[in-house]
Amino acid sequence: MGLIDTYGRRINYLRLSVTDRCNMRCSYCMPEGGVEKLSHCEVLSYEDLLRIAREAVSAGIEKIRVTGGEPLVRKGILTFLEQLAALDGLKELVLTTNGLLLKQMAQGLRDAGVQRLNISLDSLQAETFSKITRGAGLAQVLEGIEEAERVGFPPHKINVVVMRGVNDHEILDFVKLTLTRPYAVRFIEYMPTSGDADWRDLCVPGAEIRERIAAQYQIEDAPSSERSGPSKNFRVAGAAGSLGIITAMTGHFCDGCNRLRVTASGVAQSCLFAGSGVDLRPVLATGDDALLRKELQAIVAAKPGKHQLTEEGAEATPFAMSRVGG
Ligand SMILES: Nc1nc2c(ncn2[C@@H]2O[C@H](COP(=O)(O)OP(=O)(O)OP(=O)(O)O)[C@@H](O)[C@H]2O)c(=O)[nH]1
Ligand SMILES: C[S@@+](CC[C@H](N)C(=O)[O-])C[C@H]1O[C@@H](n2cnc3c(N)ncnc32)[C@H](O)[C@@H]1O
Ligand code: SF4
Ligand code: SF4
Repeated sequence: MGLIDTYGRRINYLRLSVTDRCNMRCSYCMPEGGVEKLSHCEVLSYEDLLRIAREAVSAGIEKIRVTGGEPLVRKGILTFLEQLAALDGLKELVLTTNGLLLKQMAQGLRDAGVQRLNISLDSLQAETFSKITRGAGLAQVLEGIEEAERVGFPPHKINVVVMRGVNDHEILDFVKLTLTRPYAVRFIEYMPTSGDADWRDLCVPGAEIRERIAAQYQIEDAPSSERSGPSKNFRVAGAAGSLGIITAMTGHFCDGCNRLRVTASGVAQSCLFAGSGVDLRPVLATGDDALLRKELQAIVAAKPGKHQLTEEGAEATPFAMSRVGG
């Protein structure tokens, strides 16, 4: 039967955030001083996260993306991933990371059963990278990417949040990277998270990104895989890798939305921009997992049709992407 919402969309993809903590401070994701951290008792135990994942899978979820904050900073993550990978009925276990800890953890992730990695990489220039991430080193991430390839992960998806005047001059450098490497580079429209008044200036519309690429290269459409997210894919003719654009703001991929989110503190959100969600802790405390499954089904049933942010006069409600998990 699966999870079907009131708009007839099949929800088969869970984004599970395991921590709000991070070893970077990306300017587009959190304020310079960081966001107020959840206390240890607010963060769900792995046991509870696993109960949620198990019930979600038995209700119809087929793919779980583990995210954060930075998922690799949480202690015990590899054992947890191994337990997730063993869930009966789960077809895909994938993870989104900033790559800083990949060099030492890639083999462990592969062994735990993670099938694919999405890696955030917003600049190929050390100075710009460090400016965006407020101090993280590009070389360390690049080494991590190499190591993950070496241990046998399929070609990574590379996420680039495009910001006008910050890194948009590198769009063609990322395109060039795909000519010889098999990566799927995805350009993401900047989303307003901090309530910044100038987000419209920073956001480079997906259509413009595509035009800039098409002005230099001959491009052709590329297929999306099953259960994949909102990326619209294409490639430079003859390139080893592919390109994608995630029109998180201007696009209309809400019509095909297939996802549910659960934050590290146990809040289930039916939409990235939902603002608030449903606290699963009371139902977890009952110990009744059938009830937990029913709660997840009810949350899916109440999923909104789309976000309203591009409508005239709409204002973004500030939220920390690192809490929701992207
Ligand atoms: N507006 C919107 N943005 C999303 C949604 N899901 C992911 N994103 C954004 O898409 C970007 C890439 O996210 P990833 O974590 O790599 O996941 P994905 O591209 O959705 O996942 P796959 O297709 O499974 O590879 C991030 O900026 C996310 O915040 C969504 O449902 N709505
Ligand atoms: C919140 S991060 C969590 C996982 C991991 N720390 C990472 O950066 O890959 C998940 C995704 O959200 C994206 N993201 C965060 N803030 C964003 C924003 N304001 N606009 C667009 N994408 C954003 C990041 O680039 C990343 O690809
Ligand atoms: S985008 Fe990822 S790496 Fe950057 S601050 Fe947010 S959670 Fe951390
Ligand atoms: S904005 Fe909400 S409805 Fe639209 S794709 Fe994202 S999660 Fe789905």
